Amino acid sequence: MSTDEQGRIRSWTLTPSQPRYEPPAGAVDAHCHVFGPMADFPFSAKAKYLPQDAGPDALFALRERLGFARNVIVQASCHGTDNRATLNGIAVSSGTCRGVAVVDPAIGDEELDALHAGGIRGVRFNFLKRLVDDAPKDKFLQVAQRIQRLGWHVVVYFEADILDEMKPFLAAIPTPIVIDHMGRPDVTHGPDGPDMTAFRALLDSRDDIWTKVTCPDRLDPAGEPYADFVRSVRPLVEAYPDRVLWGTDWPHPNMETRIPDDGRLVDVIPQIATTAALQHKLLVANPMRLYWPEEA
Ligand SMILES: O=C(O)/C=C(\CC(=O)C(=O)O)C(=O)O
Repeated sequence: MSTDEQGRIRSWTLTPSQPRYEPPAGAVDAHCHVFGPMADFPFSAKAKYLPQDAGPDALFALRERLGFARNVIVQASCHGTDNRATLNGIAVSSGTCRGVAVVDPAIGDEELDALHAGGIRGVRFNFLKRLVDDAPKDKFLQVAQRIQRLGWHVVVYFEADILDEMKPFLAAIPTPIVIDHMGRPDVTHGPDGPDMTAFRALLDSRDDIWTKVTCPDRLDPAGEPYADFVRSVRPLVEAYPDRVLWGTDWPHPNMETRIPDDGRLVDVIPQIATTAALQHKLLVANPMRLYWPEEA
């Protein structure tokens, strides 16, 4: 773990390895964040972690090393509902980034329009108690209704233990839904374990629920080579090839005690998407449809 003199934490490696796997041309890292820089974009007073700066320059250097062409920047909880750091990352990317915002439910339509002009294509509803103070489902549903006119989707982050209680809420969302990190299943029980089975039932409940097959580092307690993650997630990619997304999750918030090697995370891709066709859907066609539909 690396903490600076201000107590700010670094949860990412400065020396990611070169992956052995080479992503297809135009590959999209569809789940990553930017932190600050704090001098320009201060963190929220309600932030549950205080990270070191991880701005667009560092993100683009990583993307170059890993062989990706585009990023989807997801607003992280440390920036609350102030999306300026995310918008800045998109603005300096020459069209190679789009984003997902976190908004105050009282946000006005003009502000939503401005987010759209700034490259935002979805809103994130975060239900992790260790990250946010409250998650008002009724207000979130109103937001979901109001973003429909923009063609956006909703990104939802929750853990497997509340999947059941999330079902009525998810069923009421009128836009496509993307579930972060598969709703954080216990992958140690394999593809037919209770969490993976329940998650597949959720995917079967609507054909516009997508998911990010991300975060072996968070989900597989055994660590590299993430064998339980691979055996649990590969069948999911094969069963729902048009509804899966992949991302690094850089700069890996809250992973300071188990910082992953981004190169090794990329090397998981061909193990969960085992053919060139599946890899192209996962890394190019699917994220382009959701985030750059005008080019897809
Ligand atoms: O980056 C992620 O997807 C996961 C996070 C952080 C997060 O979501 C946030 O801060 O908004 C986590 O599990 O701590």
